[in-house]
Amino acid sequence: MGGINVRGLTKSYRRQKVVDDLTFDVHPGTVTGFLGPNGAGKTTTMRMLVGLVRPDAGTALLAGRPYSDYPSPLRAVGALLDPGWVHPQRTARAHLDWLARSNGLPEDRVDAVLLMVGLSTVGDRRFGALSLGMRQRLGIAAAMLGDPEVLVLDEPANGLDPQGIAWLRGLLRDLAADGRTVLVSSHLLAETALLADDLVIIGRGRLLQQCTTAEFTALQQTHVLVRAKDQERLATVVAEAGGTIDAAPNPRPVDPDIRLVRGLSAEEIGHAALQAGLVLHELTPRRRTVEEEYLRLTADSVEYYSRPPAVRPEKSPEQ
Ligand SMILES: Nc1ncnc2c1ncn2[C@@H]1O[C@H](COP(=O)(O)OP(=O)(O)OP(=O)(O)O)[C@@H](O)[C@H]1O
Repeated sequence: MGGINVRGLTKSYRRQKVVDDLTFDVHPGTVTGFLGPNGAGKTTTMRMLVGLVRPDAGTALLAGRPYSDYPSPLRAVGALLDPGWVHPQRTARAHLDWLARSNGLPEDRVDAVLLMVGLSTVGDRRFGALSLGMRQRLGIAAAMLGDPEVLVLDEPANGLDPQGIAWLRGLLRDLAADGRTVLVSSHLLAETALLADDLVIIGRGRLLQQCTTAEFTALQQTHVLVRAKDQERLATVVAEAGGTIDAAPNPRPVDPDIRLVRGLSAEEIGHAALQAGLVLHELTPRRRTVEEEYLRLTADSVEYYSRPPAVRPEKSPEQ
């Protein structure tokens, strides 16, 4: 069995579960985005995948075996976890040479991976003189050194400029097109939705959702913003027509007459209101954006925020 198969992975620190009975699959030939707010447990999970953290319970198979079963793991699994400490005086090339030698990998891989990540011309620059984006590329080069079938990359887009992110997207797509398994963590949905085929979304160490990016995008819910002075009548009209009024806080707190209605189209609400003689002052269909859907999904998992996530201003007409 290829890919990554995670079953019941669990880890506690100081009796607090930071990864809690996590089960998911990452398929070969796809890029899978591993999403969750800060502190959700993404890094801890990835560290367990590659044997840097010992799970309290559960298993993780990479291309059919636990990481520890590989005699030469870099040939099977490439990982980018924290930027990795490199001596600041050591050049990018010397760092990769050392990694190749100490892991019994052919030294011609060094030039190949430097070329792959666009660092050929700065291979002789000292690590201390590399920009954050270049260090990130060097980390990806190191992950690719053993030409692995499985890639586990923790926040690889960190520190990359927009061109760098576009490059990363192309690289990951190419690696997946070769049939490799690519797991990429991020806390940014928009960035991940652009490069991932599948999504695994976690919060407080638990699986919130596993689906394709296309399925997640299709989850956008339609609702209708309705403004009416007579809120009681509005509630009756909506209920009788088979809709519901969203219990969520008023999307425009300054306007007490606004409600979000689900389950009915703007036309149906307008028609029902006319029949009941109810005057409406506004009727605006709107979609929850994918970003809003992600914020809603992860809202209970956010560790720290000083106030509830802001509801974006309404856009009219429909976005
Ligand atoms: N070695 C450790 N000792 C104690 N607590 C830890 C340790 N490593 C992680 N944690 C805690 O586990 C939780 C999950 O951390 P983790 O770094 O896995 O989350 P994350 O999803 O990668 O977050 P971020 O997006 O901020 O990097 C956090 O509350 C963190 O403080």
